[in-house]
Amino acid sequence: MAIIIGLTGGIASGKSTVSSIMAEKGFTVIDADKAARIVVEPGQPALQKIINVFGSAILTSEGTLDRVKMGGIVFHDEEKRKQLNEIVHPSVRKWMLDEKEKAVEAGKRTIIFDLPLLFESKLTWMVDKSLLIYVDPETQLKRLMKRNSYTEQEAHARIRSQMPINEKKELADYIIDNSGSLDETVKQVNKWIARLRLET
Ligand SMILES: CC(C)(COP(=O)(O)OP(=O)(O)OC[C@H]1O[C@@H](n2cnc3c(N)ncnc32)[C@H](O)[C@@H]1O)[C@@H](O)C(=O)NCCC(=O)NCCS
Ligand SMILES: Nc1ncnc2c1ncn2[C@@H]1O[C@H](COP(=O)(O)OP(=O)(O)OP(=O)(O)O)[C@@H](O)[C@H]1O
Repeated sequence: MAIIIGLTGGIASGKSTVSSIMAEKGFTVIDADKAARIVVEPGQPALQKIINVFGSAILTSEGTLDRVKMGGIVFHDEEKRKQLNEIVHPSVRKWMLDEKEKAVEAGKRTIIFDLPLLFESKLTWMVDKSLLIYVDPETQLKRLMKRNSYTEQEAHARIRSQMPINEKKELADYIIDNSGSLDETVKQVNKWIARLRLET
């Protein structure tokens, strides 16, 4: 039997940073953000549904989804965000569960689902345990603005579209605090792996 860990957190909390450390340590990581890109590639049914709802102006000149334009819409309009989620999320879940099957068949024992919206989308049924990558809200805002060159307003719009990270703390089975240095985070990851080995 494989154990599935749902790695989650807020935007720019450090999920990719932690999941790449875990991948280096040999864990299989299945990434929902990656899935959300694959399932809207040209020719995929989800892209056609997006065009039906948002119009073909949502495409780039190459016919791919214009992510900047889409972000500009859905992070400022909850109704539009829900419409996009309803189109994309079922395909994301299917892609992730298919990847999990492949990993299980290949004999993988611990599989990490990198799922930013684990709690918002009530997806805890997909995982055995949840691991929150926490960052204090002030650091989250700073890192997001720096990484994406967003204004404070743009960064706030994205953060506001998610459950507050302090609320996620109440829901998670395990927490890694990534507010400090990368070294401190690596130490916590190592401790967490040791704990998981004892528990499973
Ligand atoms: C709106 C889109 C096109 C913007 O693309 P962009 O390249 O700028 O961002 P990217 O996909 O890399 O997402 C970055 C982060 O934004 C946050 N985020 C993305 N989508 C959402 C959403 N619907 N609700 C809340 N937060 C979101 C997550 O923390 C994610 O890690 C894209 O995020 C998207 O298609 N979102 C809908 C699918 C989705 O929910 N993806 C998240 C995981 S399933
Ligand atoms: N401990 C740390 N110290 C300093 N910077 C960090 C630390 N952890 C992550 N970062 C930086 O913060 C930013 C966000 O990290 P990362 O991309 O891993 O977050 P994420 O949760 O995967 O983001 P998203 O929700 O957008 O997918 C990146 O620019 C990363 O390099």
